[in-house]
Amino acid sequence: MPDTPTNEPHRIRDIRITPVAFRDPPLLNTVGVHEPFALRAIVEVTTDSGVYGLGESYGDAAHLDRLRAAAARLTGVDVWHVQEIARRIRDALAADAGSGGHGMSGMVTGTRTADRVLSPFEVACLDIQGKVLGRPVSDLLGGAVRDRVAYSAYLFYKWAGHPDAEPDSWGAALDPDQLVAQARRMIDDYGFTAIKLKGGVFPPDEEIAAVRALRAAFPDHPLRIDPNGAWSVETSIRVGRELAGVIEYLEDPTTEIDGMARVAREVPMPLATNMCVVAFDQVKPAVEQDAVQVILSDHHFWGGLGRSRSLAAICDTFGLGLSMHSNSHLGISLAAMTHLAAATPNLTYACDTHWPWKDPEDDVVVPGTLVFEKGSLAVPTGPGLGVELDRDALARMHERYLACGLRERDDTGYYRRVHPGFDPTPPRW
Ligand SMILES: O=C([O-])C(=O)C[C@H](O)[C@@H](O)C(=O)[O-]
Ligand SMILES: [Mg+2]
Repeated sequence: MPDTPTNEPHRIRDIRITPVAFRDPPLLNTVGVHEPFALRAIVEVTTDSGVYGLGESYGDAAHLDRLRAAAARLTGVDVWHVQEIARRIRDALAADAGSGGHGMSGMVTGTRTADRVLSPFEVACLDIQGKVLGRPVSDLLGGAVRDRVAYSAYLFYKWAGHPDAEPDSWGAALDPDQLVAQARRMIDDYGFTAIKLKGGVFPPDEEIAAVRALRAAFPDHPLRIDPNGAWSVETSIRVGRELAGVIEYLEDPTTEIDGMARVAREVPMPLATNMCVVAFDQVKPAVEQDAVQVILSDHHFWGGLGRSRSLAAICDTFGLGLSMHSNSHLGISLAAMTHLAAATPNLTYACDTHWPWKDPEDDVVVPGTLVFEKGSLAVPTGPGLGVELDRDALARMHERYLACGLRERDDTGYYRRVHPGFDPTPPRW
């Protein structure tokens, strides 16, 4: 507990932003393949009362520049004044055209720059607020309505290993049998009770066969497929009809609200998105056209945990389902996702996580708090996010960032080294 009384301001004294890199397997998606390292930015906010709070965000160079520009404006602000933090960030970015640094390798570009930048600072301030009050972040968000948060087994087609490297322990997943084996290992190791397949990699009939193989192998696991907008409207309708009764939702089969609306009218299952509705001003046109029935929230681009709760309220109001999106991430993000999901009653789908794809020893938080059992995580009960920064690991992973040479996520450029001339422009089928 800090010396400063809880009812006094706890003002930001210092912000440290550290880019880190961690090993990532060659996971395939519709724009290419993951490079050997994933990049993240670790944000550490310290107050004049000596309390520190943590946030985590994308590690692309353009985003890092924006985080630093924002951080320079935040000294002296009370950590309870997130609106003032948001205002200063908007000011800091006023002249920024917003290009680059989306952290999504071009798959999602419509997110709002100011919201992406605000997110890790807001999470760090909530971490501090929780530490000052001695309460978990879920309590600051209205209180946990569940004590465990379910995540899904996030399957990827993948190469056996990175080019010129030994195969990794997961091996190749390029056909239905290999995907089923991948699912079996992930479910054996983590206990997941729902499955998501990253599609948009092979022609749709091959991916339909993979979904059917997964359904046969795991008859009780809700299934989803997400081709990240790789299909035309016509292909999406065909695939949607073929997978009637097999999947719980179809995620971003095609791009844009108009395209999704045309698909939604013709397929039996809900359509979900983390591509065509990624900011508040996109909700109204999507609702008017009934283009999507499930929105995947993601506090990294919706502006933090508070604004993600606003999104949840909007979904509730308009009868939309709510799920949760992920990118390659570390433990600070996982803790924040878990508090948010715990405190969001209508988040009823198992959340996405890339967690199983990173090496267990690669993290910046002290191990022990985030341990999967039966596919779910216990909501941390310690003050704030409930995770502690491992400073040795942070230093090690920063060294790796410096050494790895990557400065932005470029799945397409990496894939083209093996397949020159690859064109990811949708629709691919
Ligand atoms: O649900 C999604 O769209 C994602 O998870 C996007 C990610 O960037 C995913 O495609 C990946 O990691 O390759
Ligand atoms: Mg998606």
